[in-house]
Amino acid sequence: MDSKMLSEKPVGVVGAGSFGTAIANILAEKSKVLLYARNESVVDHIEKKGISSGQLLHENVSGSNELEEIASKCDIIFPIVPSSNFRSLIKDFSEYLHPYHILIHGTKGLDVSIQDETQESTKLNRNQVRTMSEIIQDESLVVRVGCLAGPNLARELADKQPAATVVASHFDEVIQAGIRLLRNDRFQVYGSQDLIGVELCGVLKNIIAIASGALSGMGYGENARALLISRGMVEMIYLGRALGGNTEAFIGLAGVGDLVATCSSTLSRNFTVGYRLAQGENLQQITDSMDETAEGINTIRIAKKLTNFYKVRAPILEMLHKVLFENLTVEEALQYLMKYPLNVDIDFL
Ligand SMILES: NC(=O)C1=CN([C@@H]2O[C@H](COP(=O)(O)OP(=O)(O)OC[C@H]3O[C@@H](n4cnc5c(N)ncnc54)[C@H](OP(=O)(O)O)[C@@H]3O)[C@@H](O)[C@H]2O)C=CC1
Ligand SMILES: O=C(CO)COP(=O)(O)O
Repeated sequence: MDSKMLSEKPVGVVGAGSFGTAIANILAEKSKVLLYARNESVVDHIEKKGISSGQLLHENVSGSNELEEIASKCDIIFPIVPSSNFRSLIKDFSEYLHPYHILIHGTKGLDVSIQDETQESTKLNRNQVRTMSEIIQDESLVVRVGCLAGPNLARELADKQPAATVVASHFDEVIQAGIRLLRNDRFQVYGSQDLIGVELCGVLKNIIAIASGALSGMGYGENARALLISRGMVEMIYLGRALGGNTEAFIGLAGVGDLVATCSSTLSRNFTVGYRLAQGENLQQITDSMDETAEGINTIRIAKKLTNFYKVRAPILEMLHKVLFENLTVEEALQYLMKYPLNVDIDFL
């Protein structure tokens, strides 16, 4: 099929936040797109004003408030909602989903399947923590799942700046569908078979992005950021491998690529959380005043328990956990990290 031709069936996007909207617009360059929002007034806004999450929509995008409509009209669907709502969304969606559907999610968070997980004493292991592709498989009949991850700050995509992403799946046809639907002259799409590794890259880099924002909030410069990014990547690799990912994913576009983008941009919500913490606000003040999702906060809680369980050394994560949840100051955390006894640079290959 000519890459400029419209696909016959519309493509579904579920979640009309910043990233869901940006992806809907990219998809709309080649296909009709049905963009699902749970709130009728948002769909009304999409239909009447052609705007979603502050982004002007391509003429090929229409709104829908019906999951049944999305499932019946679209074979390929991109669920892009925060991880905190992902399982309940897929549960609601599952009665309409069939094995012929392909789902490629864009969510960068984790789900915990036990009830009292927020308790400090609760232990977590890999079986109790699910990635979004695992949730789709747990809760629906869909087999062909994939994810979309990479340095994809929604605002930059919306501004039509050049970028690239990774579509990961165990199924080659899912990767090929992602490439066919998303790729255009300014958006490159790479494929990977390491679904779990690529999902974990998108999840774990948010931890380091919060730390990077904190360094900037303290007024520190690029030497400090480079130190954080490189040591942060080592922590991501250790934890990522303990959870089932391969090292290669972390040194690719979805790993170091997204890590650099998110750690360097004030457009990142996670970076912004760290910045504001370093400027003296507490976590409650920050989350109360943020409209959008900073997945890294919840990920830090979950990842800390996983590093305890798997005995993974992750000093940056440990210090961030203390800053977010135990009132350690950013300055104190930094002092601790600078005294941390390490002397081997690369010990993960
Ligand atoms: N923004 C970015 O630059 C990027 C974000 N991501 C990831 O994408 C995911 C979504 O983030 P983003 O798009 O920024 O979202 P936002 O933080 O902008 O907003 C969340 C959106 O999800 C919608 N939503 C929540 N629950 C449901 C549900 N059950 N059904 C339908 N819609 C729902 C909300 O709708 P409502 O208005 O009704 O609450 C809202 O539109 C996150 O995991 C994020 O990490 C990935 C790459 C880039
Ligand atoms: O994942 C992102 C860019 O790739 C977006 O990061 P934030 O969620 O921190 O805004």
